[in-house]
Amino acid sequence: MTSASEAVAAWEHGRPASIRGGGTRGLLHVLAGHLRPFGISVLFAVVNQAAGMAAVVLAAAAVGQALSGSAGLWPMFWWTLGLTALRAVANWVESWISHELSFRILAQVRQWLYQAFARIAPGGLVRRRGGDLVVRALRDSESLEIFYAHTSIYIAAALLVTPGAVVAMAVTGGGWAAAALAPWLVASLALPLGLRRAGLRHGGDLTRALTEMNVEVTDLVQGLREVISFGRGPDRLDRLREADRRLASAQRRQTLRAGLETVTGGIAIGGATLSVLVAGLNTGPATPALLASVALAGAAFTPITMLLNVTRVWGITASSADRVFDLLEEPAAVADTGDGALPDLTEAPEVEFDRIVFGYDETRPVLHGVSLTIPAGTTLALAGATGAGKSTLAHLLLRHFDPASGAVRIGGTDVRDLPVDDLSRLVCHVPQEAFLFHESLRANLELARPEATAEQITRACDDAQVTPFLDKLPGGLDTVAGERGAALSGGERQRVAIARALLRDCPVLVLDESSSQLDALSEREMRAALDRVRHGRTTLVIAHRLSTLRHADLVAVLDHGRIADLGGHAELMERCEPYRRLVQAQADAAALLGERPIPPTTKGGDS
Ligand SMILES: Nc1ncnc2c1ncn2[C@@H]1O[C@H](COP(=O)(O)OP(=O)(O)OP(=O)(O)O)[C@@H](O)[C@H]1O
Repeated sequence: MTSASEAVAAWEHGRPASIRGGGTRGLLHVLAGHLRPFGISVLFAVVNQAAGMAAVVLAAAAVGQALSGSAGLWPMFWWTLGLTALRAVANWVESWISHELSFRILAQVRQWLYQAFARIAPGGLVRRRGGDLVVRALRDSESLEIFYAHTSIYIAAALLVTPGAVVAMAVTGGGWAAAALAPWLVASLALPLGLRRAGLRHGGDLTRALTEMNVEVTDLVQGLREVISFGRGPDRLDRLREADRRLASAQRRQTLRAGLETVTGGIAIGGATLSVLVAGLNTGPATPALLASVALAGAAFTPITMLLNVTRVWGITASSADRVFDLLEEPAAVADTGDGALPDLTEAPEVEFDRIVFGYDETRPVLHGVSLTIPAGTTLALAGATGAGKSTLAHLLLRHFDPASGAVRIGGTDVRDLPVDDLSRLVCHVPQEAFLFHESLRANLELARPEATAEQITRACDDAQVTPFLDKLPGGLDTVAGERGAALSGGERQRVAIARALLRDCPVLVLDESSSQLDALSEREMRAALDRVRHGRTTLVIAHRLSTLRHADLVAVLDHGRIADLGGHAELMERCEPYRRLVQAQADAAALLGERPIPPTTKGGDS
C-alpha cells in the first residue's frame, strides 16, 4: 500500500498515486502529511472544550454553595473566570491553527487539481464536461475545508473529552451520575450513526444535483448564441427548471435528515440532565455537588454537539472528496516518463510516423498503420475527407495520445522518450480555433513567450499579419480580446495564434488550418502569415485550402485512416482520383466566395 508521503509526493510530481478506496481515505492520507498542526489543533480543542465544561461545573457548584450559604465563593469565582479566559484563548488558537491547516491543504489540493488537469489534458479531458471540472476545482475542493478545519479535529477531541466527562461525572457525582449520563451520550450518536448511509446518499445526491445545475448553466452560457438562433430558449429553460427541481429535492432531503439529527442531540441533552437530576435526588437531598453534576451532564455534550454539527454534512464532504480524489488519481493520457535529450532546437528536424495504429477506443481503430515522413524543413499537407483521421495524426505528433502500435519520431527520437515539457518546446500547435484569454492581446501573445521583448512581439505581429488589424483596434496591443477572443474575427484569432507560434519559435509546427472561407484580401494576408511561420520549420498542416495544398512540398491523402497517396499537388491531380474529388470540392466552395479557380495541374502561383 502506498504511504501517505509517497502518495503526496507522487501527486506533487503530477503523477497519480495508487490510493484507492474513495475520498475518505484520500482525506486521511493528506492529513497524515500535516500531523503536527493537526495535533496542536486537537490539543487546543481539548483544552477549549474541557475548560468550558469545567467552567460550567464550577459556576453551578458556586451557585449551589451560594444557595446553601457556604463560604469560599471567591476562589470559585476566580477559577471560573480563569477557565473562561483559557477557553476563549484556546478556542481562538484552535480556530486559527485549524483554519491555517485547512487553507494550506486546500491550496495544495487546488494545485494538485491543476496539475491533474494539465496531466490528463487534452486527451483525458474530452470526455469530461467543463462545468463538472469547475465544480470539482472550486466547490468540491472548498467542501474539504470543513473536514480539515472542523470534522477531523472534533472527532479526535470528542474521543478524548467525552470519556473524560464521564469520569469527571463519576468523581463529582458518583457512579450513579455517570451511569445516568452514559446512555444518553450513546443515544445522541445512535440516530446520526443509524442515518449514516442516508446521509452519504443525500450528500452524494446533493453534490450530483449541484454539479448538474452547474453544467447546465455553463453549457447554456457557452451555447447561448446557438440556443437563441435556433429558438431553443424555452427547451433549455425547461432543462434548467428540471435541474433546479432535482437540486431543491436533494436539498430538502438533506435538510430534513440533518434537522432530525439536530433534534436528537437536543433530546439527549435534556434527557441526560433530567436523568442525572432524578437519579441524584433519589440518592439523597439536593446539594451543590448535585447541581454541578446536572450542569456537567449538559456540558458533557459539548464535544458531541460540535461533532454532530459537522457530521450532519459529512455526506457532502465525502462525495466531494470522492470527486476530488477521483480526478487526482485519473491516469495521464500519456505517461510522462521519457528522459531523452532535447534535440537541437535551432535545426528543423525530420518528422516520421512509423506504422501508426490508433483508435480512441479499442473497438474502433481510426488509423490503420500510417507511415509518413516529413523531410526536415519541409511542409506536408494532409488532405482527406472529414473523419479520415487528419487531426488524429496531428494529435499523435503533439502527443495528446500515444499510438497503440508504431512510433512518432522527431529527428529520430521517439516522442515518448522526451519529457512532455521538452516536447512542447519542440512542437508548436496552431489550432483552428485558438483560445484567447479575456486579457489584452499582448498578454495573449506573451503566453507563448513571457520574456518576449517589445521588438519580438512587433516582429511576430508583422510576420503573422496581425499588425494590419491591430492598427484598427482602439487600444492596439492593449485591446482586450474578449471572452475566448470574441472581440476578434475567426481569421484574426488564427493570426494571433500564428504570432504566438512565431514567438514560441519551435522547429516543428502543427497547423490546423481554418476551414472557413475567407475573402480574397484576408486569404492573401493569411497566406503571407502561414508562409512566414512555415519558413525554416518542419510543418504538418491539416489543409482546408486549395492554396495550401498547392504550396505544400508534399501532400498526403488520408482515406479512412490509411495513406491513399503521397506526392506533390500536380502529380496527385494527375493520378489520384480521391484527391481530384477533394480539390474539386474545395474549388466549388471557394468559387461560392468568388475566388479564382485553381488550375488543376499547376503548383505555383498565388491565390
Ligand atoms: N476524442 C475523440 N473520441 C472518440 N472519437 C474521436 C475523437 N476525436 C475524433 N474521433 C473520431 O476519429 C475519427 C477521425 O477523426 P479526425 O478528427 O481525426 O478526422 P479529420 O480527418 O481531422 O476530420 P475533419 O476534417 O472533419 O476535422 C472520426 O471518426 C471521429 O469521429
